Amino acid sequence: MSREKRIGDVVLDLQHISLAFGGVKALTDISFNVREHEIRAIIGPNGAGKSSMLNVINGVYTPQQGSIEFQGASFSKMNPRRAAEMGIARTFQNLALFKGMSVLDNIMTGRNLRMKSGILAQAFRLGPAEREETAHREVVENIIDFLEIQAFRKTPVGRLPYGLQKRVDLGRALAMEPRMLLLDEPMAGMNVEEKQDMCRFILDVNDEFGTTIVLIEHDMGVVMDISDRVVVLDYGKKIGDGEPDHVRNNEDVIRAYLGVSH
Ligand SMILES: Nc1ncnc2c1ncn2[C@@H]1O[C@H](COP(=O)(O)OP(=O)(O)OP(=O)(O)O)[C@@H](O)[C@H]1O
Repeated sequence: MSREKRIGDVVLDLQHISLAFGGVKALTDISFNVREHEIRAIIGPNGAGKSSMLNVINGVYTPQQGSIEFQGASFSKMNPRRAAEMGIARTFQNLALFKGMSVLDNIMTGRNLRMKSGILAQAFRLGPAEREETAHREVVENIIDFLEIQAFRKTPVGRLPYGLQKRVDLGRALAMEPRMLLLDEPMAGMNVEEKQDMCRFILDVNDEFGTTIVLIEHDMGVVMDISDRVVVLDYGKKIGDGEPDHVRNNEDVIRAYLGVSH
């Protein structure tokens, strides 16, 4: 089946979002939507408002104006816990991993929200807690296989090269079995080979699990290759929105990127 046919209805709809920090307008009247199974990119020069937009989607920031609709439910504000419960997971620009803990344990932290038994029962591995732990372990082991990091299961994350740490961070987010995955510069700081690997994993997550993906990326080439649609921000305003070819030829977008090394 072609990509076009798999893409479904709108799952996330942002309308007239404005966000300011004191006098700094981070986002001004931004509207766009995300369709089910889509890979949707948010691009723009430094300080354009990309991270702020992601933080609005998962409820870290509350916009002063605008509305958010996720799977038909409308919010004037989200909060991170509710976003996670509704199936929105994210990775971070600066990795949010426990460097001294193993790959396996780090990915296991992504299961927290789904664990029913209390922390004490888990600690002592009592009855149902033990069965639950086994089930969660199975999900995590599958993710480790999927991301091809079996060889590092027991390695403390801090000892891995940066590209692999980013992959573990993706694994932690996948462990939530999210409907929507927000990726904040998943390829930043990577070499060419690591970028290619990460692109492949993003496409595989999208294809095999059907996960909807919203990603921020600086590397225009990467974005144009893997995205279904792209939103372009500049100085907190939306200056372009559409399929990669359409956006690439948009004069405002070309102007915003001229002289900027990306
Ligand atoms: N917590 C905050 N407090 C004050 N100002 C902020 C905060 N977060 C972001 N801003 C400001 O909002 C604007 C947009 O920043 P944001 O980080 O969203 O841009 P970005 O496109 O993600 O940039 P980059 O590509 O550099 O990460 C900037 O002017 C920034 O300084």
